[in-house]
Amino acid sequence: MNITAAHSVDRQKIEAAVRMILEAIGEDPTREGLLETPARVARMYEEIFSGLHRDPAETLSARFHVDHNEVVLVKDIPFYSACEHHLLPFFGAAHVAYLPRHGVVTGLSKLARLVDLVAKRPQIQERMTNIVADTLEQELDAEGVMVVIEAEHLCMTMRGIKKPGSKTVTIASRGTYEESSRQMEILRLLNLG
Ligand SMILES: Nc1nc2c(ncn2[C@@H]2O[C@H](COP(=O)(O)OP(=O)(O)OP(=O)(O)O)[C@@H](O)[C@H]2O)c(=O)[nH]1
Ligand SMILES: [Zn+2]
Repeated sequence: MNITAAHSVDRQKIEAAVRMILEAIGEDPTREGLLETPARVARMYEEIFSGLHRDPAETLSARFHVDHNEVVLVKDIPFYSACEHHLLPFFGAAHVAYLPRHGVVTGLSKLARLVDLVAKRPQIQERMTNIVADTLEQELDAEGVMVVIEAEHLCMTMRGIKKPGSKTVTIASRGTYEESSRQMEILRLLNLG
């Protein structure tokens, strides 16, 4: 993907499109309650898709050296994203684990920043899980990485098949966590094993 600062949301285009959608569903975009809606939606899209043209690696700015070569796991990181098929939210929790190489670790908050940035894109859950794992593996040169994401998809709950409460779990493992015995350690820590 071409990552440049020049990419920003075209608010005018979103506003025009929202007006068209309102008309298409039989609404009157000139009625008082809807007058500001296109501009609000444009500002909202700018916020919820703000991760689209940013490099996830930028979130892992902090690097420390510690005498620690055991797993680091930050679990229950809440996130909100949008499914690329329906543009409806999917949301839940991400659990991010890595095994440092030569004691190279990053700041704990940076793992949550990474999840946040990647979440703010239209996408599918599998890709989000993979991008978080690949970024950590590459940037920290970690021995192993395992990312588990649990989410509810509104496109499966409020419409379509309508299965409220159903959860989708995706896993991406790299390096040592490709071994099932190592994966089990993490799944046990998450009470999923
Ligand atoms: N693999 C995957 N599928 C997703 C994700 N988010 C939504 N989907 C699915 O994308 C599929 C799109 O299917 P389509 O048949 O093209 O669209 P649709 O007619 O709206 O499908 P239904 O949701 O079954 O009504 C659906 O099965 C969704 O459940 C995701 O993160 N990962
Ligand atoms: Zn969807």
